[in-house]
Amino acid sequence: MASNVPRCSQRRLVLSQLPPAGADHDTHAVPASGEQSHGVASILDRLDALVYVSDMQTYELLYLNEYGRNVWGDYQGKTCWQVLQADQDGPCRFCSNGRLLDAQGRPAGVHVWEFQNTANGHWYQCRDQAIPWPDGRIVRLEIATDITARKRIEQELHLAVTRAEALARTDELTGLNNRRAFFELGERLFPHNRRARPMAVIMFDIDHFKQVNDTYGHAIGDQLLRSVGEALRPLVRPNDVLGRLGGEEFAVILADTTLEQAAATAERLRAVIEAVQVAEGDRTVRCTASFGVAACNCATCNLDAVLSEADGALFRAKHRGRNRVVAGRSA
Ligand SMILES: Nc1nc2c(ncn2[C@@H]2O[C@H](COP(=O)(O)OP(=O)(O)OP(=O)(O)O)[C@@H](O)[C@H]2O)c(=O)[nH]1
Repeated sequence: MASNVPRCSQRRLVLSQLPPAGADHDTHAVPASGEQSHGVASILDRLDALVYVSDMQTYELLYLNEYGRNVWGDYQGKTCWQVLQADQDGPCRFCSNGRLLDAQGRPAGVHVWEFQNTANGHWYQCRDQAIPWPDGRIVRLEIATDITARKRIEQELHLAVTRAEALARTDELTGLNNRRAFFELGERLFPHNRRARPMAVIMFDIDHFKQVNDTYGHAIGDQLLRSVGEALRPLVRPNDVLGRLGGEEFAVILADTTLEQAAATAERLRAVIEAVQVAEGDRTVRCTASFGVAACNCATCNLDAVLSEADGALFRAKHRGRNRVVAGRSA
């Protein structure tokens, strides 16, 4: 970047040039005594934090404390992006210089941010500000502390919370949405007060499941439910909501789907469930399911009303002999 400021290598930081606190950039700093400058150097070099100063136009590093020199190496005659970051062939895309000055080009206060260093992968909390330099320039000062350990704990905590939330919404046996997640997602999907669009619900229930448990045992019953869940998952679209409502009862909410389309989907689900097999010794355990389908096409109808209609249709499917699809009304 072009600059009319002389190269900083000609005027690398001399600690006695550090501007006194509160110095205005239009005034000249009062040079510190040799003893004072040694003291300041000592303090800066003993800090458990990176401290650096760079030219805001040329990006040249004017000062790097001992912490910085130990981690990033020699800085003399180099830019901040060459020393402090990896694989940069120019000023960093994430450089905060633009935030350090106000519209009039005056120091705008301290900008605090967190950043993962591209050279060593550590996380830092950076406190950046523009400060006046004794020669009248405004330069960038950054003080950065390593927060990698805290960041790791935060990330682990975030992961644990995400996992716990997912578990609280997942049916343990089948991995499908549990009842709570099904209703939460369903309420979001339903077109309350929104543009009317067709929505359909399929409710289904494994037939004579008590007999399966009684004949083959609860563990085989569980395995059959797991296998049904696995077989169903690929059949629903990403926007649909498939869940196990409890026991051997399942439901799917189908977005943008008419009653006829939902009935056809239910027929596909029925055939897939009929084909599920679980081996028990030399026997093969199979099951069928009964389906009730309902749909709505208005902005005011709600999930409960359509589920109740689908439940009525499911009841009729059971009574008409099971292993079949019965379509209810389209509201
Ligand atoms: N293995 C297993 N069985 C379950 C689970 N949840 C519920 N059940 C059983 O599912 C059976 C449901 O029986 P019913 O409600 O009488 O229904 P059904 O025998 O399927 O008969 P229809 O629905 O009328 O065809 C009961 O025996 C429950 O104990 C589960 O998670 N695992």
